[in-house]
This record gives sequence, C-alpha cells and structure tokens, in this order.
Amino acid sequence: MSPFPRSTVLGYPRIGPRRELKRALESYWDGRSSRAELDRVGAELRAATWDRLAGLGLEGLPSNTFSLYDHVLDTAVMLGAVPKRYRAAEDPYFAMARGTDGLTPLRMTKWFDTNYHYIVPEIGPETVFELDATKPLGEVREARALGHETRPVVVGPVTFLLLGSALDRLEEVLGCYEELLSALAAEGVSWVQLDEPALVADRTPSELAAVRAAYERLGALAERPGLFVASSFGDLGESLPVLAATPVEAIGIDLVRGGVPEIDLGDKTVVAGVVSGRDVWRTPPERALAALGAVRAARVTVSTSCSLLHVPYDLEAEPDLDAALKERLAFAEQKVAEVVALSRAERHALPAPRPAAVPPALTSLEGGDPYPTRAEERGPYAVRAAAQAARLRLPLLPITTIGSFPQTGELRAARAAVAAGTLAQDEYERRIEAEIERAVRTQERLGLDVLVHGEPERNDMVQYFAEHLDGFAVTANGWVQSYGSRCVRPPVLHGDVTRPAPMTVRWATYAQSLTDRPVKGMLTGPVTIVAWSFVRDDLPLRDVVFQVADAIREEVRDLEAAGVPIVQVDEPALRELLPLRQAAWDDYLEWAVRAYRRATSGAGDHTQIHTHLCYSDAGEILAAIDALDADVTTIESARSGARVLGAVETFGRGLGPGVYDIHSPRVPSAAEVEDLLRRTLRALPAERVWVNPDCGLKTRTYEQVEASLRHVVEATRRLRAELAS
Ligand SMILES: Nc1nc2c(c(=O)[nH]1)N[C@@H](CNc1ccc(C(=O)N[C@@H](CCC(=O)N[C@@H](CCC(=O)N[C@@H](CCC(=O)O)C(=O)O)C(=O)O)C(=O)O)cc1)CN2
Ligand code: MET
Ligand SMILES: [Zn+2]
Repeated sequence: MSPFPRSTVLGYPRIGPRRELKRALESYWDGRSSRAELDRVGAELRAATWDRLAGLGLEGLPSNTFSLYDHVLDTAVMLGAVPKRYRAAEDPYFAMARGTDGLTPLRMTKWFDTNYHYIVPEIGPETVFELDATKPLGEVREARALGHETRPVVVGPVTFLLLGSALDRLEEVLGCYEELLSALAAEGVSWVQLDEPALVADRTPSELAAVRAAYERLGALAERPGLFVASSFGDLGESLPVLAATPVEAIGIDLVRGGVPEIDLGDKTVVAGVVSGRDVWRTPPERALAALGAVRAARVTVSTSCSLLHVPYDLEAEPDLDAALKERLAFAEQKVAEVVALSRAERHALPAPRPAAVPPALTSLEGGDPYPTRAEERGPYAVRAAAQAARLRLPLLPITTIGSFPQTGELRAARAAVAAGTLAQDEYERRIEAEIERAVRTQERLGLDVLVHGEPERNDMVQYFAEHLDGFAVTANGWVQSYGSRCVRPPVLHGDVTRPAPMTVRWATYAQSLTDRPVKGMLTGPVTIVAWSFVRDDLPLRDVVFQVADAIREEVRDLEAAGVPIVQVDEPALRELLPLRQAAWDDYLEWAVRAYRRATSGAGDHTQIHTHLCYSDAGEILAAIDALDADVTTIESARSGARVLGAVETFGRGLGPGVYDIHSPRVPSAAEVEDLLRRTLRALPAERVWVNPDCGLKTRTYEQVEASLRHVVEATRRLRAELAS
C-alpha cells in the first residue's frame, strides 16, 4: 500500500465557479438541452477541478466528489437503493430528487449542521442492495485519462444507513462496499475515502458496535485499497477509539471544531483537518502547526476539516471586497493553497506561512455581558389572541403563504442591471412595486386571507438583510450549493451589527396600501441570519446573534408603527444550529429562543407574530419552537411525510403544517391537500389550524403557484363548509 499523500482536501465545490452546473441542470430539466450536454458540462467541471487542485500543488486528489444533484443520492444509487416507483421514470435519478408529475420526490433535509440539503435514502423491506459502481469507477478512469491518480470518496456505510434509519441492514450493505473495494483495487486505486460524519454525533453502544463490525469486516478484505475513514463537523469522541481499533489505515479528524486526540493513534495515518471547511477565515498558521505537531500517529497529513463544498470557489473573483477584509479571508482555492503551504512547512520545519492579517479591534465583551435578558413585554397568549382576532377578523382555517412569490428572470436581470449601472434605482423600485402589485392581486384573486408582498426586492432572505445592515460584507460570486441547482451567497459577518435605517417597511406598507386584507411584514430571524452567514469567530456565536436580534427588533417595531398588523420572523435555521452533541442542546436552545424573543417581544399584543421553520425535524425541538411564543407557526410538513403531526398536539398556539411541498415543480391535487388538512385537523383543534405551503414560493413559476394555491383554497373551502355544518 502506498503511503497516504501528504496534503489533501476532503472534497471540493462542484457547482462550478460561475455556476456552470446550475445552468446546465436547469436547461436540461426545462428540455432546452440534452443529457449528453449536461454530462459534458459535468466532465468539464471535474477536469477543471482536478487540474486546479494539482496545479495548486495538492498531492492527494479526491474523485467522486462531483454530483449532479447530491452525493447521498449518488450513494443510494450506487447501492441499488432506488425505490421501485421511480424505476420506470424517464430519469429515475432526477425523479427521486425532484419528483415528476405523478411522483413526489424523496425527502430532503439538512446535512448535519450545514445549510446543504441531502436527499434522504428511502430504505424499506423491499430494498435490495446491489452495487452499481459506475460513478466512482468512471471518475477514477476519467481523472486517470487526464493524468491524475485520485482517491474516490463515498459516503461510508454507517453514515449512509443512519441517514436512511436502517442500520439493521448493515450486513447487506457491507457486501456492496466489499464489492466496491474489490473493484477499486482491481482498478489500481490505492486509497478510498469513506465519509462518516455521523460519528461526530452521540452514538449508542450498538451503533458503536456497528462501526466496529463494519470496519473490521471491510478491513479484513484481502484485495482492497487503503481505507481512509473521514469524519467532519466535530469531535469523534467515543467513536475515535473504536475506529482506531479497526484495521483502517487512515482516520480524518476535524481539528478545527474538535481537539487533538488524547490517544496515540499508533501506526495509523491521521488526516488532520486543520484548515476549516466551514468558514472563510484564513487559517492561523501557528495554531495549525501546533495542532499538527501535537497529533500522535505514525504519519500526519494536512487536510481540511470537512469538504470544501461549504465555501465559495475563489476569493479572487471578488474585486469589490474591502481590501482589509479580504486580507482576512480564504475561499476554497485559497484554502487548498493553505493546506499545501502548511504541509510543506510541517514537513520541512519551515517557518509558518504568511501570517494571517490581524483583524481590526472589534467589540470586546470584557466588563460583563452587555445582553441582559429582556423582561417579557408581550401579554399572555389569550390576551394577544383576542386582540388580534378583533383586529384581523380572519375566517376559520386562514390561508396564507410563507412569504416569497416567484422570483422572475426579469427581476434578477433588473438587479444585475442596477449593479452594472445600466438601470436606474428608481426604475428598479418601480418594477419591484409592479411585482408586489402582481403578487397581491394574485392572492386576492385566489382568495387567500393573509397576504404577503412576495419579497421581490430580495435576492435572498439573508443576503438582503446583510446588504442593509452594518457589520456585513456580501460577495459577487461567492456561491455555495444549497441543494441541487440552488445556491446562496452567504454574507460575511465581520463586525458589530447595527441597523442604519428601516429595511423592509417601505415594501410592506406599499403592499398594505393596495389591499384591505391584512398583509404580513416579512423578516428573517437572528439565528437564521447568523446561521446562513460566515461569522466572525472572535465573539461567542450567542453574542453575535443577540446583536442581530436587536437590529431585527428595531425593524419589527418600525413595521408595527407603520400599521403592518402581522409580522413574520422566519427561523428556518433554528434546528440546523442545534449542536450535534446533545449535551450542548439546552444551552444553545436557551439563547436561541432568547434571541428570538428579544427580536419579537417589542411588538404589541394587537400585532400578530408569525414564525416559520422548514427542514426542521421539528419533533426534536418542538418545546423550543413553542417557547418562541409566536402567535402562529408555519412549518414544513408535506415534504417530510407529515411526521410533525404526530408531535404537535401539545402545541399551544396557531400552527400551519405545510399542505404541499414547494421544492418540487409538481402541482398537488386538491384531494391531496384535503387529505393533509384532514390529518392536521385530527391532530389539532380547528381554531388553531392555519393553511399554508411548506415554505416560500420563490423557486416556483407563477403558473405552478396559481395552480397549487387554487387547489389549496378549494380544499380549505370544502373543509370550512364541513366544519360549519
Ligand atoms: N441563504 C439561504 N439559505 C437557505 C434558503 C434561502 O432562501 N436562503 N432556503 C432554504 C432552501 N435553500 C434555497 C437556497 C437557494 C435558493 C435560490 O433560489 N437561490 C437562487 C439564487 C438567489 C439569488 O441570490 N439571486 C440573485 C442573483 C441571481 C442570479 O443568478 N443573477 C444572475 C444575473 C441575473 C440574470 O440575468 O438572471 C447571475 O449572477 O448570473 C438575485 O435574485 O438577484 C438560485 O440558486 O438561483 C432557494 C432555496 C434553506 N437555506
Ligand atoms: C427557507 S424559509 C423561507 C422563508 C421566506 N419568508 C420565504 O418565503 O421564502
Ligand atoms: Zn421555509
């Protein structure tokens, strides 16, 4: 077995530095280009990535980190876990990911504590595991034809099965992994990377036994590549000694979030994740070198703490970023260069590479916590509910949406034109107003009860606020994949956050001026703004979140003062930031809830506060969601099989479990919506039930939205009539 290369990364972005894959996918899905064209773009992106990584001096190149949609879905396909109902589809892979006219897609949820979403494997008694190694083998050969030897990366068996809630199928799945290892060995591959991020969360003794059994068995295989088991997103804790006792040759350890292992790892190679894949800060070289030096193992390789999937491609694509800030930053390319430089410095006992620039002095917390708990300012729910009912006069089962309406190509082009200086700001604002009017009229025509302005002015629900708050920088090309072809540009929160002026009042009041029905103002909550940004690391996260909460609080009060009767403060990332280890949950939830209440408790009793959550596996944090004390909570439900309904009967206030999935282009039938509503009404008293989709409508077309909402209204009216009789 050849020694593990001295420098590597656990994975790399794949959407393309200019989102080439996004465009190719959407063009293929729309029928504007062929599958061959899509595959050609994929091949070009893979080639460019390997060439670039090799060009930067990286020694260990990963392969199979590319994906047309999601790497967990790729693993499911590799293992034959394709549910029968998708097999006859024209393109089973994308049918699982996005659904078709007749088929709902598989569930989708957050990848550990990141803003990346994976497709949840569906494993049932009828699943027959059967290896299809086309993709990993294909990428190895493709890279080889370009002159690169690579290390294929696949999701490991334990993590895959835990994600699919089917760890009892380990024996069968291991058969497939054995076959895969044999095939890779026959191909002349010297190392394979098995990603096991699930090992950094709490694991039961039987799960740890499964880890041991899995890697004993794979390790015992006669003809196989070297086994590199990679963890990320935290400390391996009790999983580390288990792994260390198996025959795997290399273990990947996150040394940014986790500590240097106390145990001596003997003859293993430690792939030391000293360069963070989760933030955009430059790596302090002395800290990285100290960690590298402290690891006790036969061999140490310099690497990233996780795949670089979670950071943008290249800082050099940001000519407009402030020069002093830029000095503190590293995107994927710069991080690869750091890995290479650290590896050389470590090997040759060279002085530390170019030191990270010293950040400017920022808020210091010395002198005590400047964020005392604010006394509860709002009245009890019963009092608020009465005041709001008198003001809003809503029917039973009020129908609303989550905030955004379709973001049209014209709107995006208009924003790009303003940035390019070819469209005047006031003309842009007129177009936004026209779009708000379109959204309002559409909702009135369809018969919705609580209207939204549709968020046409927002490029993104976090980036928009970052652009209007002090303390943030935004990027021009810093795209990070969120799911499938969808990307975000996470803002950089680098300084103290303050709100120089109202951010949304003018659009909310414009919308309200157009209609007699109540319009809800729309804000993003402090936890979510911070979760979906790259955040300064010189303050506790909690204190940064409180600063953002205070800015949102000012906005809530301004909306109220302007006569907006309902304000929604979205917290879709509340679950996402939940620590992977349960021991840290209470502390997190305590301050996260406090931040939310700080943001919203300035509203009077007559103002109805809504919140919205999605991808939440809400069951786990239902008590915390309840503690947010919002008058109405809308929550994803349809896409996750209405599982949340099993847990909501204790919920004390208004609740709108989504009645259809908005991430799929398919239009739900009225019967389907009615069925979900009936299930909701079995779980909750009708007086507290709201009717809404799972999430915002920005990724859909007006055609899809109108058809879907028509069915929602139809189903709701039927049930209202039934309840009234
Ligand atoms: N930050 C964040 N995280 C989130 C969500 C979210 O909304 N925001 N929602 C959940 C699901 N995730 C989602 C993530 C992204 C998108 C999404 O639609 N993203 C858009 C980009 C949004 C954006 O920034 N749009 C900009 C710029 C768009 C653009 O492509 N501009 C063109 C130029 C304009 C043109 O001619 O089209 C270009 O750069 O080439 C704008 O509207 O102004 C996309 O991928 O297409 C949807 C859901 C969870 N996490
Ligand atoms: C990801 S949660 C989205 C909430 C936002 N108000 C929207 O409707 O798009
Ligand atoms: Zn949502």
